Amino acid sequence: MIRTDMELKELTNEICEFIREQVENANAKGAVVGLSGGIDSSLVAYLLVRALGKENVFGLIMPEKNSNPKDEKHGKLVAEKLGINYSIFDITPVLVAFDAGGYVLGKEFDKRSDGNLKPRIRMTKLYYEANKKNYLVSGTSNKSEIYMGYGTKHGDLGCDFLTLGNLFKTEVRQLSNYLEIPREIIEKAPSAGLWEGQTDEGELGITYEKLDQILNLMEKGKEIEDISEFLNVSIEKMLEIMTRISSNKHKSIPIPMP
Ligand SMILES: Nc1ncnc2c1ncn2[C@@H]1O[C@H](COP(=O)(O)OP(=O)(O)OC[C@H]2O[C@@H]([n+]3cccc(C(=O)O)c3)[C@H](O)[C@@H]2O)[C@@H](O)[C@H]1O
Ligand SMILES: Nc1ncnc2c1ncn2[C@@H]1O[C@H](COP(=O)(O)OP(=O)(O)OP(=O)(O)O)[C@@H](O)[C@H]1O
Ligand SMILES: [Mg+2]
Repeated sequence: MIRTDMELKELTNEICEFIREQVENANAKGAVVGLSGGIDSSLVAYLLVRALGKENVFGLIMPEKNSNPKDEKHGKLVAEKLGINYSIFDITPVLVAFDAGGYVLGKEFDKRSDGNLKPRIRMTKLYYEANKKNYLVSGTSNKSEIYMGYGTKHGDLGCDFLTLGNLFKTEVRQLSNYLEIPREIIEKAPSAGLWEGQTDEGELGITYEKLDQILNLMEKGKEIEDISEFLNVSIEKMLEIMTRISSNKHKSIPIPMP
């Protein structure tokens, strides 16, 4: 999965071509993206600007009262480096209006329902801006997250196209290095920021480095037992990953109809 600079250049061109096609086919004028200050959304912003031009990309920075201020700083850094239009929209009052746990006095925070509410509120704001500007919404999920269902259904997974949908997280890092995204963003631990101390790797129980090796071999049709032995991962862990993949398939397929 390690790519040469030549391959990364080609990959950049392919993704930019894909973005232009999506926007043109929809007769849209540009794209909007939520800027979290993390690596995925930063890379998406860089690619959107390359594909569409800075005047056709809009960034939304949407912190809440418990967000790490560093993330907002990184979101601004990306928007300003790229020279795109952006706005800052604090979602705390919306969480309060939803009577969310942790945001309303006396109501305890529930990781699942209150955590997932945040990406769903952000998605609504992204579509509000997209409607106004005749833009499309670019999602930021990568292939590792999509396999694992590591994203909120109709939240951050709610979008018009997935710019990074064909890249494993480790490839996102390679491409981000190649496109010279600021180091402090690349080196930050990936986090959905849904609660204090949350990290992707902590919640998934595996590093992206290892996960991507597993997923890559699975895509190549290797047997579970062989992957387990080759990568020195227990059969239990392999089964846990397989179960997670199958129980989250509903997030990335068309909605069932009778
Ligand atoms: N088999 C099935 N067929 C059809 N629909 C099914 C279903 N099973 C559940 N559902 C539906 O899906 C819902 C559960 O899915 P969902 O609401 O997404 O919730 P869930 O999968 O429980 O949680 C989302 C996960 O993604 C992580 N996340 C979220 C957002 C951003 C990021 C990030 O990396 O930035 C990570 C988050 O930390 C958490 O681990 C259920 O309430 C139900 O409505
Ligand atoms: N505070 C925020 N402001 C704007 N958008 C946000 C915010 N938090 C999350 N998002 C949106 O939700 C997406 C999913 O978050 P995720 O954490 O997977 O990606 P990331 O933050 O870009 O990268 P990383 O994996 O490094 O944390 C983000 O890419 C971004 O588009
Ligand atoms: Mg993040």
